[in-house]
Amino acid sequence: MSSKASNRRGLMLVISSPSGAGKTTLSRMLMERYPEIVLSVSATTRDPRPGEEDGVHYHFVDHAKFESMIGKRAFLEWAKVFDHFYGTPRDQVEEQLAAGQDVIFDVDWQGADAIHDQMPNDVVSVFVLPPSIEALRSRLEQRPGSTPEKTAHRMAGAQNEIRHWRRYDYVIVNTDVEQAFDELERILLTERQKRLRQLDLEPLVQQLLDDC
Ligand SMILES: Nc1ncnc2c1ncn2[C@@H]1O[C@H](COP(=O)(O)OP(=O)(O)OP(=O)(O)O)[C@@H](O)[C@H]1O
Ligand SMILES: Nc1nc2c(ncn2[C@@H]2O[C@H](COP(=O)(O)O)[C@@H](O)[C@H]2O)c(=O)[nH]1
Repeated sequence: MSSKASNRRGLMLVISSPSGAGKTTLSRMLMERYPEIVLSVSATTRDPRPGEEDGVHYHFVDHAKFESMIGKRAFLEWAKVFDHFYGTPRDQVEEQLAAGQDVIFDVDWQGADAIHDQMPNDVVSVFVLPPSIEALRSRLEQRPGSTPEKTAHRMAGAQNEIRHWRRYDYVIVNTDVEQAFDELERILLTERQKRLRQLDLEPLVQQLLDDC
């Protein structure tokens, strides 16, 4: 399948959901199928979960470092989510897009809004819904490192996140993960074909017109 292409501008695939609905799982499945896609690795002040690696899942930093990054304008956006700070690094994004690289952003609705405001033509936004609140709770309970308190805290924020679903270009209901992945893959492939992203169409069309 067509991948990183110098003749195509990359897209910013911004994925949000209530915590535990499965956006990280779906993002990772997409990157396994399309290894050329890169994940924007956020900085966060929260502690790593079991199995999470610094620099891979997040850049785990303390408050002082996070504040100094804000001061240096290192973030495209940052927000407080569930009592912790999260920020999307600004560096490299423009170069990646110009080089035809698609970038995934796993951010909450505040991050999605802020990224869209700054780069509206590059953003493709996807909201992932759970099939039910029971399913959401059960997914949070089963996640490594979960505690009843953490699950309750995340569940308390679900309503506020779900309320923003209408701001997104696409919505996926993640009932069966394979089916949800198929839907996400179709969105990616369709969006890659958008006229504005195909940078070599103008010369091709001009050539076709000249040769008519
Ligand atoms: N369709 C599904 N059916 C059952 N379990 C699922 C499904 N999709 C994801 N999960 C599981 O649900 C848990 C939460 O998924 P994940 O971490 O991807 O959620 P998230 O939306 O990224 O959460 P957060 O916002 O907190 O990062 C994981 O253990 C994952 O394996
Ligand atoms: N606005 C931003 N939100 C972010 C960023 N990185 C992650 N997130 C969101 O935070 C919550 C919680 O994530 P978790 O890994 O602690 O479960 C989730 O909604 C993420 O999408 C970011 O850089 N900016």
